[in-house]
Formats: sequence, structure tokens, C-alpha cells
Amino acid sequence: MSRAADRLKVVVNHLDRPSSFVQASTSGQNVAYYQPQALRYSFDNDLLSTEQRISYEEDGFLLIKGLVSGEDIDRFRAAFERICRREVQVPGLVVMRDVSIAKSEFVPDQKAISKLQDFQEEPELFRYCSLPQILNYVECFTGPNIMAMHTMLINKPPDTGNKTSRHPMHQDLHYFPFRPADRIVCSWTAMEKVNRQNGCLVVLPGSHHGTLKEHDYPEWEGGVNKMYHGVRDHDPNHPRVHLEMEKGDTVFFHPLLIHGSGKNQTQGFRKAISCHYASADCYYIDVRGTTQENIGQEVKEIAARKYAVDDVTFEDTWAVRGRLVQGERTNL
Ligand SMILES: CC(C)CC(=O)SCCNC(=O)CCNC(=O)[C@H](O)C(C)(C)COP(=O)(O)OP(=O)(O)OC[C@H]1O[C@@H](n2cnc3c(N)ncnc32)[C@H](O)[C@@H]1OP(=O)(O)O
Ligand SMILES: Nc1ncnc2c1ncn2[C@@H]1O[C@H](COP(=O)(O)OP(=O)(O)OP(=O)(O)O)[C@@H](O)[C@H]1O
Ligand SMILES: O=C(O)CCC(=O)C(=O)O
Ligand SMILES: [Fe+2]
Ligand SMILES: [Mg+2]
Repeated sequence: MSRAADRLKVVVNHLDRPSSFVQASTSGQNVAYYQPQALRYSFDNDLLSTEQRISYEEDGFLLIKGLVSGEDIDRFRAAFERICRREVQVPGLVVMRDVSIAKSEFVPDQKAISKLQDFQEEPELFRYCSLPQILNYVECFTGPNIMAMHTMLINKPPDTGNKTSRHPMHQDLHYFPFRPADRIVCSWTAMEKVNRQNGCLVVLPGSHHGTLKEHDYPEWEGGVNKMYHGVRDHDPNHPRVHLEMEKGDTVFFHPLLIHGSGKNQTQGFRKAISCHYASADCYYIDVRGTTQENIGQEVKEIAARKYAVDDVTFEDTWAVRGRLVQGERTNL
């Protein structure tokens, strides 16, 4: 049997939908045969190889080297710098400073910006979300109707010594009141070399097979950034993988994959640009009474202040930010 076929048998053992398989009994032994629909996390298409589909199925992420050109990255960087210099006003944009700077007396300069969120109204940055080579991969996970739901440019600052530049281990689905999870994917592109020194992504491969866990602020002595919730308990013995990447490399990952990033021990600001996509056919859920109730409440409070209104639902905050990037806006 080929190696791919061997690995397919491994995948079979991971899956919780045995009905997708044909069970055959030969010489008293149960053998599960692979059928195409048995891969639940991606669609069959011309882009992904079987190996790549299996790898996403097993690990919950797929790293594609050199997907975004250096010229495009340089343009995103220039757009970011224009925002830092306050040369442009972008409706809806959230500019975040690291908590260790935000809470200090000293007046920060532009470089103190640790993250931009919701740049859907900034055409140059939003171009990232419509890059055809990214959407081709995204479609493998979402299907043809694609919404860009959440946009970020992360400018991880040099750690001030309080370790606040870390991002605790979390599952992005915690923030999203829409489902199904398997039709959501994050694309995260390194804007420069990222490694353990400057705080690359750290993932727990296979953790997307689990369910959404309870999240809360970690009890970190040096403080934690607003809304940086972490998984309350994850298995400390689960193998961790540090995703070291070059400029333009892009990782696609599942919203249940447990991931975070370490502190930035260099003097540079480690940059990445990302977008969370969902199938436009996804539907909103009510998070009341679920593990997401705490973040839903926090988001509503921030949104009420930002838009100066007192009745925003968690769902509304997503519906106004979402943008169609391919196909038809059917639902979200
Ligand atoms: C999948 C994905 C969604 C995962 C994630 O991205 S998780 C992280 C998401 N985080 C966020 O969305 C946070 C977004 N940030 C914001 O909404 C804002 O930057 C705020 C934290 C509310 C600050 O708003 P801003 O307009 O800058 O307001 P001010 O400078 O006047 O500060 C207001 C009060 O907030 C404090 N603050 C500012 N930045 C941070 C921070 N990084 N962490 C914790 N607290 C912070 C600030 O010290 C001030 O506090 P008080 O003086 O009122 O006590
Ligand atoms: N003591 C801790 N408690 C909880 N989470 C942690 C702790 N240390 C690191 N993490 C989280 O684990 C992930 C990766 O951490 P990692 O160990 O790679 O980084 P680091 O501790 O900052 O640096 P180093 O590479 O020196 O260990 C990040 O999400 C980080 O926030
Ligand atoms: O440090 C990073 O770039 C990852 C941040 C992240 O996982 C998130 O904002 O959801
Ligand atoms: Fe994340
Ligand atoms: Mg560590």
C-alpha cells in the first residue's frame, strides 16, 4: 500500500463520522476504506494534493511557502506606516497599543501600535483579503461563497520585560458567533521572517479535533492585553510546533486549532497580516449560556462605546464588519 493510503487509514481513525466509511470484513478483520467525502475539513478540488488535505485533516493547519509576493507585502507595510503617521483616517479601524505602554505615563509614538483590527475600509490593506492566490486556498475550506469576517495586522512589539507581548494559547472560534466551524479558516501571512526569537505562531497540532474550550484572561503577573483570552486548561504535554516562516509564507488554520505566540525578544516589531474567512452560508448562533458568553459581553461593551449606541448585539458587530470577497452573500 502507498504511504498516502497508509496515512488515510490513520485519518480514518481520527474521524468521528464512521458513517462516511465503508467497513469491510476480510478474514475476520475490520478494515476501513477511504471515501472522498470522509475528509471533513476540506473540499475535493484541483488545488490541494491528497497529502495536503490529509495534513490539514490531521494537524489543523497548512503552511504554504512564498504565497504572497514581496512587492505586495511592502505595499501593506507602507499602508500600515501611513496609518501610524496618521496620514489617513480609516472608518471602523481599531488601533491597539500594548497594555504595558497603554497603562504607562509616557506618551507613546506611532511605533507603540501593536495591532490594527478591522481594516476592511482601507483599500490597500484589504487587498490582502482579495488576493486570488489566497482565495484559491480559502475556497478549499469555505466553499465558493466567501466572506472576509475579521482583519488584522499584528505588529508584535519588542517585549518590555513584562511578557505582555505574548498572545496566550487560544482558539479563534471563541470570538466568532457563527458556525459551522469547519467552514471558517484563518489565513496568516508573515510580513518578514518570523521565528522563536521574535514570537512566531505556536500551534498544538490536532487540537482542532477537540471542542471549543472555556477561555478567560490568563493570570499573568505583568498584565494581559484587552480581550487576549486564553484556553483555561490545555494539556501541557500536547506537542507544540513553532511555525517559523519567511516573508510571504502563509499558514491557513482551523478556528479550533489551539495556538498563540511567544514574546518578542528582538528590538524589531514582528509583523503579520491576517484575515478570518467564513462561508457566506454560515449562520449566526446565540452565545448566551455558552462558553462564549464572556467574550460576547466584552465585545458588546466595546462596540457600544465605539459606535456610541447602547443596543448592539454580538452578531451585529460581525455582520457590519464582514465583506463579501467571492461568490454571493447568502447569509452572514
Ligand atoms: C480571532 C481574534 C479576534 C483574536 C484577537 O484578536 S484577540 C484580541 C482582540 N483584542 C481586541 O479586539 C482589543 C481591541 N482593542 C480595543 O478595542 C481598544 O484598543 C481598547 C483596548 C478598548 C483601548 O481603546 P482606546 O480607544 O485605545 O482607548 P484608551 O487608550 O482611551 O484606553 C481606554 C482604557 O483601556 C486601557 N487599554 C488600552 N489599551 C489596552 C490594552 N491593550 N489592554 C488592556 N487595556 C488597554 C487603557 O489603559 C484605558 O484604561 P483606563 O485608563 O480607562 O483604566
Ligand atoms: N508561563 C506561561 N503561561 C501561559 N502561557 C504561556 C506561558 N509561557 C508561554 N506561554 C504561551 O505559550 C505560547 C508560546 O510560548 P513560547 O514558550 O514559545 O514563548 P515564550 O515563552 O514567550 O518564549 P520562549 O521561546 O523563550 O519559550 C504563547 O502563546 C505564550 O503566550
Ligand atoms: O501573534 C500573532 O500574530 C497571532 C495572534 C492571534 O492568534 C490572534 O490575534 O488571534
Ligand atoms: Fe488567534
Ligand atoms: Mg516559553
